[in-house]
Amino acid sequence: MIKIDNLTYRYQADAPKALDDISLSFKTGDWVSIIGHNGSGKSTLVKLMMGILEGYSGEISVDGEVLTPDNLQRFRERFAIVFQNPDNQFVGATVEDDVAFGLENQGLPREVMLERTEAALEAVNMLAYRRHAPARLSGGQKQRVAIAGALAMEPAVLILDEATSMLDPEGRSDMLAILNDIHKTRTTTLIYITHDLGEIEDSDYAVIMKDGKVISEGTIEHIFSDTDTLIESRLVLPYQMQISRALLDGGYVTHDELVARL
Ligand SMILES: Nc1ncnc2c1ncn2[C@@H]1O[C@H](COP(=O)(O)OP(=O)(O)OP(=O)(O)O)[C@@H](O)[C@H]1O
Repeated sequence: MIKIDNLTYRYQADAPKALDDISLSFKTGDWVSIIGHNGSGKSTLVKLMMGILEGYSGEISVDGEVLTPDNLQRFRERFAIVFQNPDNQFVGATVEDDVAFGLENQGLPREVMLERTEAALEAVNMLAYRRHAPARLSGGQKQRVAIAGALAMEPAVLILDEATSMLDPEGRSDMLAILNDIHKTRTTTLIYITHDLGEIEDSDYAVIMKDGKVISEGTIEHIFSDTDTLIESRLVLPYQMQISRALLDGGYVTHDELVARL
């Protein structure tokens, strides 16, 4: 379990709070989505969780171990992160070299490295591309390889920081399908950062952030039933929700009729 208690952070002493007294807990193995506009504090939250930023107040713990300056290195090893731009994440000449890169520093036997690399490429449907040059892949394929590189490290927590934001709709839905498979077959906790409420449907839990605060959290059913908070978040509502709101607001149907027809 990841537990965050009363976390507050400012980038500079005189800057406004980037995070303002946040308390959250995520169950091991859950797929958690963190949603919010630009500047709402999503990336700051995960950077703190991973022990990348210092100088916060509050407490961060994973599986009961509290993050302190003494265990920083071990703490970081529990996490892997995939960012939005796949082009900035490659170091290997081939897909498999790239996926194996992170493992090389761990002093693992060659067979274990190979096994993990293959399993990770298989998990993202990219084993057939193992000998390809990463630079020649499509954006969606590059992101899948980046996820394989992270998975090969067998992190307890995989963070995807707007990892689909540069992909076309097809690339996004492929990516979500792959994450769904990973979620079903591995115990890795997934933390999925996005601006898009349309991408959170498969999550177990979601957190909506605004101005450094959590304004809503809970199951997807809870998030979507809390329409006032969704509107306050200024996020674009999924298309189906926009239609049902227009029908209800226009007085064309009652809530019960809408539910019955749907
Ligand atoms: N390196 C930094 N130095 C100073 N302020 C920063 C820095 N990074 C972020 N901030 C500020 O902290 C606040 C939260 O930013 P953060 O990047 O966590 O938001 P976000 O929700 O991840 O945004 P985005 O969706 O644009 O990535 C914002 O006000 C931002 O301007």
